[in-house]
Amino acid sequence: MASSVETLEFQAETRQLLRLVIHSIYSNKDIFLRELISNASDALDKLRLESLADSTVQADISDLHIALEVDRDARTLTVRDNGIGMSRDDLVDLIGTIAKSGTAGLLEKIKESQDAAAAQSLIGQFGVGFYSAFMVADKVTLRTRRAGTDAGTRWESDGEGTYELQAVDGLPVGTSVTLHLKPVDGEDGLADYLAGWKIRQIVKQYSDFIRWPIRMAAEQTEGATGTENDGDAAVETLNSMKALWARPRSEVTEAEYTEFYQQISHDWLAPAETIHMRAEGTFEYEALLFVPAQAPFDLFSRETKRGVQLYVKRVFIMDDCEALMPNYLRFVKGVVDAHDLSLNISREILQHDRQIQAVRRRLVKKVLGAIKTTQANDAERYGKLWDQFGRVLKEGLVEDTDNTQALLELVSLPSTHDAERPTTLRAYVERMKDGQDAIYYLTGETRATVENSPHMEAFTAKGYEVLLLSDPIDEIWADRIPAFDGHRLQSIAKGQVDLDEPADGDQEADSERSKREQDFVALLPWLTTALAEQVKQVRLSSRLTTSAACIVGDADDISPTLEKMFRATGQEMPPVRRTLELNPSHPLITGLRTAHATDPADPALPEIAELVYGGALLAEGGDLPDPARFTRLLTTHLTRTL
Ligand SMILES: Nc1ncnc2c1ncn2[C@@H]1O[C@H](COP(=O)(O)OP(=O)(O)OP(=O)(O)O)[C@@H](O)[C@H]1O
Repeated sequence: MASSVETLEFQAETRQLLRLVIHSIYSNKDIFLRELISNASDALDKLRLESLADSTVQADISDLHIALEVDRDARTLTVRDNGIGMSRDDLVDLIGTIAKSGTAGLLEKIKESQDAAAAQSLIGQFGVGFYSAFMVADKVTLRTRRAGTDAGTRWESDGEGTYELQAVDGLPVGTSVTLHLKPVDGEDGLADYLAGWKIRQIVKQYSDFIRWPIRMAAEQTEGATGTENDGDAAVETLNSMKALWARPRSEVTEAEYTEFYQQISHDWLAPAETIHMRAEGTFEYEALLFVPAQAPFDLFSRETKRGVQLYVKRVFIMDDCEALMPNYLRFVKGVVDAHDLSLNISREILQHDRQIQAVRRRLVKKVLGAIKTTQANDAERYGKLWDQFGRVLKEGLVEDTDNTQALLELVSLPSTHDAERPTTLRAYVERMKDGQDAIYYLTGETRATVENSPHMEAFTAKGYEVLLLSDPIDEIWADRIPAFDGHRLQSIAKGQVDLDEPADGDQEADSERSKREQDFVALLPWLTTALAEQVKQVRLSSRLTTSAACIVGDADDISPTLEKMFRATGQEMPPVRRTLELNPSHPLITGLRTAHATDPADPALPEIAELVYGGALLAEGGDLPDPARFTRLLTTHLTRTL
């Protein structure tokens, strides 16, 4: 005789939550299967643990698995496990009630929030788990028997306010959840959840690394591979179960890491770096990260995705989890599996989660540490890595003030020391000349313009090493980083540079300088006025040996390349007037001085001044404001000399 059916009411909060779930706060309905598989997997874990810990629990743990069963005629999909199961009381407590503290308040907030995305993100904080079944089913039947007991229970509900309970005999240990599926409705995001391909796709996407086999009867017509014969019907295992990150490092081979990396990154090369770690304590997680050997083609595109995949206990949650990786490490691929997050956690919540921020800090340190180790041990491999990712890593010098020091140790920069090989800042410092108090650098648009710029002349003549920076990002970080290892970073195109600084009391040098100043006492103010629109000052230079003139900025002026970059992005910029420096021993400059002394009103003089300024601008790789005028003046004055 069948036992009696009891009808119970859902707790008030559960009713509210169900209503929210049914009225589709989730646009992605596919996740119901992820939730049910995750519950089944937890139940299998629990049974195994319990039977290992307590030998009186007589449970068969020889073939723990999850089975997905489709009944086309009845339009049902069943998720079955042979895990721990639930007693009648468990069902009332766990499924009929939400025991989580703060639920009522949270539901209140969700109700108040008009915006679906905000509601989804709020609800993601504690997850909907089992109730998500009601997104795709208008009735759910759950049959379960707790391991170690004989009593089975049937639970059934349409999610509307009440549920039925009935004692049932003869159930196997474990739980089956049968979904009486709603009709397919593409517009409402309801796919055909009876279709084998759809089920396979969802399992592959979200549950591939679940540690227990997820089985389904193979469809003869689809010629499934990887099947095994289970009695009459062929059975297919849908998930790979290969969550490498969950295994101890010592048990994973290099080839397995490579295969896994290739699977998640769609790269065909082996990774350059593999970082595998496990954190225990209050917030447990495992991370398996890779630095690719080759930069993706879209590394600098605005649409580049960044971040690693996030899993919660082997269940896939999201791709490109930007909360876990800063922008400048966007090339890092891999997986982070955090144990204590809700399956429905949203991107917004993750961004502000303190524990996630702590995980991110730790991951960044690990990645930089791995790169540092390669730098120390294998110069060639490091060189290749820097070639691929150096430009992005330099963005970290602007973005990530916590790791400035670590990043400064990593940077590898072209310098006048070696035309072929770049240098680290540390190696530069070790080579610094006695008495040199700054690390010199020059920025520009290309290496050639930087190398040939007039600013370099005195430094080359005196044998001072100069870093040649021609990446756009160099303009920004070099300006912001004040020093490395106690040595100032100094642009040689900014401020006063005097490599011949006379020692205190060097009277000979002092008097030579003041004589020179005296010689130009009339020309300099006149030139400053003649070129007032272009420059703020004209002065004598000590950085030139062969060129007639160069243009320099003040310490806090932005560089011309940066000015150009800002304009290119459409930003309004007031023109930056810099200082024109003249080489006092150049014949053009001494000639100009003589001509000015002879006839200060000569109309040719302002034109020569303009040519001197234009020439200096061209020499540093700059753009003339009016190239046609410059060429006309040049032609006129050249013609006169012939
Ligand atoms: N297949 C199952 N076998 C045994 N117990 C289950 C099963 N499914 C659900 N339960 C029990 O019901 C409880 C509630 O499930 P539900 O999916 O609503 O939330 P959860 O899994 O605890 O939380 P979340 O989904 O946010 O991780 C579970 O904690 C578990 O104890």
